[in-house]
Amino acid sequence: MGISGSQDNSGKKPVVLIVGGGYGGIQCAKLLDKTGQFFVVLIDRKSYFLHNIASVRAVVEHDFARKIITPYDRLLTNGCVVQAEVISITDDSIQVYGRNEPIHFNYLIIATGSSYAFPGKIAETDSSKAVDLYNNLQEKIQQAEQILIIGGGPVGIELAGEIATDYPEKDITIVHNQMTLLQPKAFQDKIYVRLQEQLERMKIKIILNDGIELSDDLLRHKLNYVEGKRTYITEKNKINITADLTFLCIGAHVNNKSIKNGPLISKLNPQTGRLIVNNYFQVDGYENIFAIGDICDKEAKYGYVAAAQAEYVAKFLTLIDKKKPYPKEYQIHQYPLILLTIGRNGGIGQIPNKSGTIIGNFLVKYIKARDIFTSRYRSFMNYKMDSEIENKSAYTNKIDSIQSILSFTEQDARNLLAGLPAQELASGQDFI
Ligand SMILES: Cc1cc2nc3c(=O)[nH]c(=O)nc-3n(C[C@H](O)[C@H](O)[C@H](O)COP(=O)(O)OP(=O)(O)OC[C@H]3O[C@@H](n4cnc5c(N)ncnc54)[C@H](O)[C@@H]3O)c2cc1C
Repeated sequence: MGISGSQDNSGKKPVVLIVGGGYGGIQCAKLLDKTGQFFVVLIDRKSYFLHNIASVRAVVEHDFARKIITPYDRLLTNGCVVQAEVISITDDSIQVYGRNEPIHFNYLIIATGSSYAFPGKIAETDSSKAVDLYNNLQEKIQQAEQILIIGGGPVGIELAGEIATDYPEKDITIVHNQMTLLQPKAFQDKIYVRLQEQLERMKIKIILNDGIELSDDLLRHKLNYVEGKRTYITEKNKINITADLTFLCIGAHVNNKSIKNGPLISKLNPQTGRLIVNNYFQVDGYENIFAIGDICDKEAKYGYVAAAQAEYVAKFLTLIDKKKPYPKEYQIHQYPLILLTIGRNGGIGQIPNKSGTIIGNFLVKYIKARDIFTSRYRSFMNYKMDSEIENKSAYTNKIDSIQSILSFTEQDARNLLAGLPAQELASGQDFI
């Protein structure tokens, strides 16, 4: 069990335990730590924060993994970060692997998130081994001629886009069991058409409304990629696909094992496996136990949503701990947002305004595709980028809110588009 930061709570401040140092956990921990009102303990099984949103870049750019894997040790000033696997959670304490005594809390924030097949997320807990795994995969991609991506959601699309941008000669196929890429009807109709056109211009083959049978053999790799030449036959149209490398981009698995080992099991939604929370993110029936991000049964599952919920809970806790009245309930994001990178040069997106403005390569590159927010996350974790790619303006900006990194409001769009007529934005004009 590794510990970084202060272990001194002699001032007997209320202890806030945060389980899970993903997008929600680090945001909540940093904000609460800064108040000085609590003793914050962030627990994660990994020794580092994985900026997994940029993991797709780490499979094509050598050592990019070093930039998305950042130790937790500089995150907190007053509290501490503990590297340990939480194995069970009770009403007033948690139990970690390798330690007999429970760790007690006054407040608990469960932010255990979700797992995803490598390279989207990674199970490795040691940072240098994790970097090696990304670099090894990069070599395998270099050697592969034919690549199959099962699943045409955001992760499958972004992965295909990165590989096709850096290796235009590779034969890449996406198989997706829906009528359109992504989730049909979640966004404006035109995004699906433009997205598909953009990918096909890069010679990525797209097979829709068909699937690859997820055999036991494939599911053995459900948290990894599949190596070695294989031939697949699609389920409906019996299309033959040969691939040297196969990626499973078929969705996330909720990290709820530690919750199942205790009384909170009854608070899991049986359909989704996620914790049921009220509009303050309090777990059903509890005042001092919260759940945010991918583990909670509220809102869409995105990093920027986890961060918004974390920010809300941090504010909420500072108030209720001082016995102040409950604040206004959390407002769910009203309009959908998607920013899909298709390699380092651009992509497509829909910004969260009423008209669902579609944006294209220029803006997506400017906002996200250049480094997929990586320098800003390094800065958030109080680390610099490697010297050769140092971008002073990016990390000298003090960023205390992941919301400000990830969320993209209509006002941001207006600022960004200053110079373009604002009335066109409001009237639904797209910027492709
Ligand atoms: C490839 C990819 C690209 C994505 N792109 C975007 C994007 O562009 N924009 C966006 O907003 N979202 C994106 N997402 C979704 C986003 O990554 C998730 O919504 C986000 O990770 C959820 O954050 P979280 O804080 O809830 O949990 P997570 O980020 O999943 O973090 C959970 C943490 O809890 C730890 N943990 C879990 N269980 C335990 C335990 N028992 N003991 C100790 N520690 C534990 C884990 O190690 C992990 O660090 C993407 C996802 C993937 C896979």
